[in-house]
Amino acid sequence: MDTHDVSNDPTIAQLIRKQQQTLLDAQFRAGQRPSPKNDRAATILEFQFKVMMTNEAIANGSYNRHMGYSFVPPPYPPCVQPLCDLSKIMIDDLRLETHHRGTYLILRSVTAQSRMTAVMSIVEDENGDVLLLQLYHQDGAEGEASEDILVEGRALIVKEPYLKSTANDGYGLRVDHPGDIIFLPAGDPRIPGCWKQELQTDSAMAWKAKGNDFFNESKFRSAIECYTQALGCSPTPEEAHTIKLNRSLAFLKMEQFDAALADIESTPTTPNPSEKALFRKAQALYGLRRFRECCEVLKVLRMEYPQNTTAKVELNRAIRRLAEETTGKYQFKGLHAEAAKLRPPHLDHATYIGPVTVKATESRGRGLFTSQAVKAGDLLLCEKAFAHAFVDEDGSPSSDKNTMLLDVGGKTAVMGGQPKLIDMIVQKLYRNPSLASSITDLYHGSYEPVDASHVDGTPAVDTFLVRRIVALNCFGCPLSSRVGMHRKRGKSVDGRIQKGAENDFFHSCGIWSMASYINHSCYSNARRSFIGDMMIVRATGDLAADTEVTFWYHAPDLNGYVERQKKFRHWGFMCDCAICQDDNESGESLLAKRRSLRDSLEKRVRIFEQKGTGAARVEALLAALADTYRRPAHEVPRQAIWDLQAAFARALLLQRQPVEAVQQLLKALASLGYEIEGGNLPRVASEALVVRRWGLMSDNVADCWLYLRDAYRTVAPDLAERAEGYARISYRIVYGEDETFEEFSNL
Ligand SMILES: C[S@@+](CC[C@H](N)C(=O)[O-])C[C@H]1O[C@@H](n2cnc3c(N)ncnc32)[C@H](O)[C@@H]1O
Repeated sequence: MDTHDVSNDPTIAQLIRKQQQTLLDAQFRAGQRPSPKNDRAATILEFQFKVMMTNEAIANGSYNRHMGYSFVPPPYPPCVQPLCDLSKIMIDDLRLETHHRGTYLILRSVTAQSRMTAVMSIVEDENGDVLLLQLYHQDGAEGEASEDILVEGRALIVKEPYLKSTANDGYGLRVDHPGDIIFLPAGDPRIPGCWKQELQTDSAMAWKAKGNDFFNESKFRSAIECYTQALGCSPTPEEAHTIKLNRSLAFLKMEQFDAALADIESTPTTPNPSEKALFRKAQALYGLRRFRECCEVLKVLRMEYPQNTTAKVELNRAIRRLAEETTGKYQFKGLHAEAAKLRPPHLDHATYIGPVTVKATESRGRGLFTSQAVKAGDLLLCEKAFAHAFVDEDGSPSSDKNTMLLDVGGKTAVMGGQPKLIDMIVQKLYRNPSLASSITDLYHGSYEPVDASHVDGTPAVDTFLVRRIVALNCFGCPLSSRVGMHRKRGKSVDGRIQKGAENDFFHSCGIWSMASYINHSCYSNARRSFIGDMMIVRATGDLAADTEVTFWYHAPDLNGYVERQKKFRHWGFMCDCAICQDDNESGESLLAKRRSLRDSLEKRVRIFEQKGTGAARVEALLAALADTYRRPAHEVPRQAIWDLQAAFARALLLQRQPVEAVQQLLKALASLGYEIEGGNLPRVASEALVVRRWGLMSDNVADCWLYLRDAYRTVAPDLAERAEGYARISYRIVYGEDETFEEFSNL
């Protein structure tokens, strides 16, 4: 939704075909014994040169992990067998394009790592045979790349290894699922004898000290390993308590909130939980967004340790989150300020789920429904992204804006942050299995996930399931919808009303779990907007209880039925809303006539704007255009007319014809399906201006209401305030909030 989809670009389509051929060619090699191009020494040397080049790129700022293309290989499931049921093989047993099911390899890294789309190094087995190892989806959080994963000398197990052809007739082990790899800490009994090193660190406290050193260098993975080693060296209960507390802090740094919580909850609490334990528990609960429990823990901490001033700050913060979660009340100006300042714009706010619930629909799977009647502008959701990949739109050539995720099987290509988003989600699920269902329950088409949540004590995260879920549920998003609006305005030549402004796409993207249950309709009854990584969904009209909430995946355009349906092919449905049905029934010749009349009208409106002449011709063309619609506007909004009526009205207003402007503006809103009472002139004193029925909420409806306000100010001043009130509601719907409405209305 609103992502930069380049699948239909002819060059990309050619690239997809080329890659399909490469995959087919590779299939012919399936089962063949690989023939190494180089001997061991040359393989290592060649790779070390690559590492050097990457380091240089990092140093000169041109480095981007996902630079260029990220190809999605054909999906394969993660290993769901415990290690004890697998049999050991050697590199020499591997065959090309083969998943070696039921087996595992023990390897050791013999080079430093290179970090591109995958984390890579050259690994050896006990026979000294070497091979390229590529680990995908290893980085979860921004800036985490500071710690190497495949350090030289590191031993690991690859479960059910998959030997894949690479470019230039090469090959390497490809690991897509994080659970398919087991890193072996020094001293692990599974490490072959010939690789065993003399361990200087053998007491619990020595391991703990080593862990602390790593922690102080921000090497949190290594610190966790050392603390784990320490716990295996029979520490005293007091020592174990301290080690677990230290490990919980390292887990917090790695955003492994489940593990941090488990460590704290397994430490003795007698006579009372320690100050640190309470504080870390609260941090873990906050990270898991369990704000109510977090508040409870912080209250205990405040009571037991009243001198802890940080706890007071943290409690207030958690209380604010809880209030947002339960009331849906946000300081939106504050959210804007955070989004402007933070990079990435990941805001510290809670999710509010309003009066909506997920239910089965008749024919579109599950959908989101109102659980009570709501009014136009009411908040349905204000949701924090589960994961959000920010791409700076004004960024450097190495920005993620220039990266592409190419799914050869699905024949799709998307530019922007999706490769990063997939990594973030895979790692977040791997590190916090308690959060899994909020992603894995989302729509994933016909993809069949494995039936296992954990193997060998680690979560079985299926990367290909995550990819599929991202493909079908991901939203492209601006830094904020309001910033997007200012950008468009800056470029606008026609003042407020512009055409086609709704067809934007974005390179930043994210997953919002609850919003993902909303189905598409071109004639939708809700709109989404963004501030940083918060998505705001509001009703665009008054909705009865138990109404299915819909918004558009692609804003409806004037390109006709067939072209529009092509945009939904990716999600595997055809839209059957009133707009689509009518376009389909109208037929291409009527739609072509409509487009041609619209072109003529556009020119005439422009002449009228510039010279103030030809109003009658504009009116005649408007009438002819209206004749191309067969159903009333409240059933099928007249998108081809409304914006030009509004532009005409604006020109009338500028030419001091407010009465005519009012007429045209009311007609423009009626064209979108609005039913408005009490707005006509001459004014009937007892009638109030009321919207009886809301129409399609196009981007510029708030502008239309503001023109109406301006026109009323001279001819019916008592209506101006109501018109501005409707402008405010429309603004709130389109931009998510109305705290910044004054800036907009005075533009
Ligand atoms: C983001 S999910 C929406 C929630 C989904 N219906 C579910 O069951 O979880 C997108 C999928 O919903 C279905 N869908 C969305 N809008 C639809 C529509 N207007 N008509 C039919 N199916 C639709 C399609 O299967 C689409 O791939």
